[in-house]
Amino acid sequence: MTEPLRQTNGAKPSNSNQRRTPTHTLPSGAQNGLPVRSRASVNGNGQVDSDSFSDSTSSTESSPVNGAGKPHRPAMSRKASSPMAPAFMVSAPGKAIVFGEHAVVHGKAAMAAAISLRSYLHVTTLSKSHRTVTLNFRDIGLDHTWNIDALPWDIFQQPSKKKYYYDLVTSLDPELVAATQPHLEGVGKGMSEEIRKHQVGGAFAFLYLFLSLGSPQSAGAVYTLRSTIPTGAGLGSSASVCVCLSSALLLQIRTLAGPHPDQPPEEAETQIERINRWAFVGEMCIHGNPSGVDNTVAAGGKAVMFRRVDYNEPPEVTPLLNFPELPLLLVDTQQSRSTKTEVDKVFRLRESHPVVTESILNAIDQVSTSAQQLVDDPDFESSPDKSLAQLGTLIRMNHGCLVSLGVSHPRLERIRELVDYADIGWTKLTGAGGGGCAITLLRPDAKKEVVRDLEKKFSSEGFIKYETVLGGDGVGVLWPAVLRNGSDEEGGEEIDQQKFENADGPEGIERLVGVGVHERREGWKFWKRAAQA
Ligand SMILES: Nc1ncnc2c1ncn2[C@@H]1O[C@H](COP(=O)(O)OP(=O)(O)O)[C@@H](O)[C@H]1O
Ligand SMILES: C[C@@](O)(CCOP(=O)(O)O)CC(=O)O
Repeated sequence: MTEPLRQTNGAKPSNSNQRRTPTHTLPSGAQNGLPVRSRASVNGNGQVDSDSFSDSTSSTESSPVNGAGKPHRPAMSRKASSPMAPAFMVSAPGKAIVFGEHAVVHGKAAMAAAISLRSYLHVTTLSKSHRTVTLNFRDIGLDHTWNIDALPWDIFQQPSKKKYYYDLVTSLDPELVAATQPHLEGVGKGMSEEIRKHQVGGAFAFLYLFLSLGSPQSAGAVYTLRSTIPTGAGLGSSASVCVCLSSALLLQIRTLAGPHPDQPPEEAETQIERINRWAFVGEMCIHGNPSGVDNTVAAGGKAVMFRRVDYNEPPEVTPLLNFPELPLLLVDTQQSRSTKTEVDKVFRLRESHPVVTESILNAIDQVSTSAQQLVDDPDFESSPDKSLAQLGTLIRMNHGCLVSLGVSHPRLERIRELVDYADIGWTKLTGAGGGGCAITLLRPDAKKEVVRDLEKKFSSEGFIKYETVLGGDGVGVLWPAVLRNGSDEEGGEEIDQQKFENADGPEGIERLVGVGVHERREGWKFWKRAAQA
């Protein structure tokens, strides 16, 4: 009963039905093409509460929650059956931590911004007779199918365990974790340990979220993910994946309103918060002990100050409205590492050297808050050279602290050394370290030819430079998965699973889905954070 149906480890599945995009009917009254049936909730037996299920054609509905984040429960009529959902897509950005990584896990402040590299998740709903869910995570070679009816719904639906879409979940339930484990046994079999870990982490996050948010009546579906964010490079790839999973599952159970252009910011904020809460649960599955900064930025986008003092409460998130356009170089060591391992290292250091470690973490906190004051200062723009030099000094100091916490790596130090020799800016590692990426803030007077020479050196030593813009949009939705971009295809260009799978590399993905560094096509909609904290 606990055996998965099959595992193909990246090979195409044999059942072609599961690959075909079904013929869709868009709910007739859906607002902006998006689902508005936003009050579904599942009772302890996994049944949909009939009084809380509104009709998809009621396009005038607004947010399903009140200001306090609690669901309204008006009496609603219920339709006998709902049409099959169309294929749709969601997307979420990676992030760069500008200041405060690691310290943020220990309750200190961090500054982070969305990057323009993103993950994209395509969801195809299967017809009623297909009782399977397939996770097709192309980048990490995961292609696994579970029989929905064989999943451990009993325990996830127990009244004492059952969580609702609006709940704040701050820890994983050990019994629920244990119940998922037999269903992960077949994942990554025969793969190298490193690949297996990537696959099991992603599959675990998916299963825990699917079992928490879905029900035994959930429709079969194929979830295909591709990302332009390098995996495990400190750019929040896991959080971006978790935000995609969370938003797709919440959309499928019709508990999100919008996004639509005239959505009040407070209502958009409620949806972002809901997505973010469940993305955090996914992050806990992958990392064990995340601060939540990555998923917060992946969900809401832009640039924020983040602090989580009490893990039982939502974090303090302050949008940085005047976040400057920084001249940054983002360079990947190509040295793989795991966030969990690096985070554990700092916990161990804190145990063995509590006083010194605490003072380093406090120093990082001071660096982050000083940086916040600097970018909030109205004079930042008026004397950019001075401001950038001050910010640069803080970057150098932050990196020094991270080195003393033991989370740098010789390859990261090599990047710093090359930049220092060229004397063109200030460098720090970004993310968990131990490999992954470094950011360099370029001096305003850095000569173009010197930067070009440096980039050549990077490439000759096996480093990769990424082009990215900081501070872009958070989670977005393309519902249905059709781009209205003036193509010849009637009604727009449909992105089906096959096209998505076959897109050639990051450029091919961005070209196909129309969201990325260079272009934006009609159809995608984004929840926009409220301007004030
Ligand atoms: N493109 C992807 N597709 C599927 N899962 C991914 C992808 N990128 C990352 N992940 C998941 O996230 C994990 C990496 O997380 P982590 O070590 O924190 O790296 P990062 O710093 O990039 O977030 C992987 O092991 C995998 O489970
Ligand atoms: C080290 C840390 O502060 C950031 C980790 O970022 P990433 O997983 O390397 O992208 C951990 C966290 O905030 O949960």
